[in-house]
Amino acid sequence: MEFAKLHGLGNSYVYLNLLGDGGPSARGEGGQGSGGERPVPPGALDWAHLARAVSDRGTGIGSDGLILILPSQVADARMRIFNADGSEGEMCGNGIRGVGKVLYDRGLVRSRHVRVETLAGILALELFPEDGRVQRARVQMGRPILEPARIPARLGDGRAPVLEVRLEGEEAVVTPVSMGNPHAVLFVDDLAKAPVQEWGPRLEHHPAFPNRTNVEFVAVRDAATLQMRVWERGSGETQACGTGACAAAVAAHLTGRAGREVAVHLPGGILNVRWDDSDVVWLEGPVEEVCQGRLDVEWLRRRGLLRP
Ligand SMILES: N[C@@H](CCC[C@H](N)C(=O)O)C(=O)O
Repeated sequence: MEFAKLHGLGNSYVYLNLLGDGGPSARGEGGQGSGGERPVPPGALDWAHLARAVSDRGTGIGSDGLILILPSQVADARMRIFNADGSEGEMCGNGIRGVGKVLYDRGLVRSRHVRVETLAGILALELFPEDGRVQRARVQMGRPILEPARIPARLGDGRAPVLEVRLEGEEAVVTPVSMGNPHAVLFVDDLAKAPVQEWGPRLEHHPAFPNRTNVEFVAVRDAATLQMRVWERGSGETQACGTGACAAAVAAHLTGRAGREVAVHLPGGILNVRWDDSDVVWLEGPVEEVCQGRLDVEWLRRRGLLRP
């Protein structure tokens, strides 16, 4: 089974192309079963288990999760994203740009405008290639969801954008936002001192967030510049998070801290976010392919990843 590893600002995923008509294998770059083995049928794999195994930086490939590219009846492709702990996310702003790159670079789509089905709806991408390979992509992320019941967040009276969560004696003030997946945004003065490793997991698993949550720690540099560190649901602290950058931009504007267009500076680089007048959020940033390879069947067997 062929894989590719891509990242957007250091937020990395292992991609499997399950379209059945191409990907790394069909483009003469190794070929599924090119070693004479029979390809592993996708139905033989447990995706949550595989996500944990490939994400492991010691015994796997090393990534923040696993992304499947699947056929869609309603778009160019369907994306499923599994975090490093095997949980499935509804959306991934960095990962979806990688889906666009895989589709375009391998000639599986001809247009620079691609639509991808996700658990958060069908999202449109604009791809920016150079010499036939996508370097950057812009995603129309849709409208942010702010009603606590739909985030879901069991907080406040259902209207206030700023809510308080009790953390064993301490009080965290968060702005919950869903970009299809849940986020809790906290504003801090000094990002270097932000308790990402301590509060991140506690907020992720706090009963106020019944589906758990991603957590963003944000310092406002000026009305057009945010600095952010992120604790991702199911993956821990990562170098960047696309949906998280969008949630941070929405929360910053909602609370009067920033305008509608911001550059979000993350440990892995810069994402540009715009929340337009029609309530739609746009995310733009780089995407890069790291490598391609083939999952070893013995490795899959030894880890009990192949269903009989
Ligand atoms: N890194 C992603 C988000 C991946 C899913 C997230 N951890 C979740 O469980 O919601 C991004 O770039 O948006």
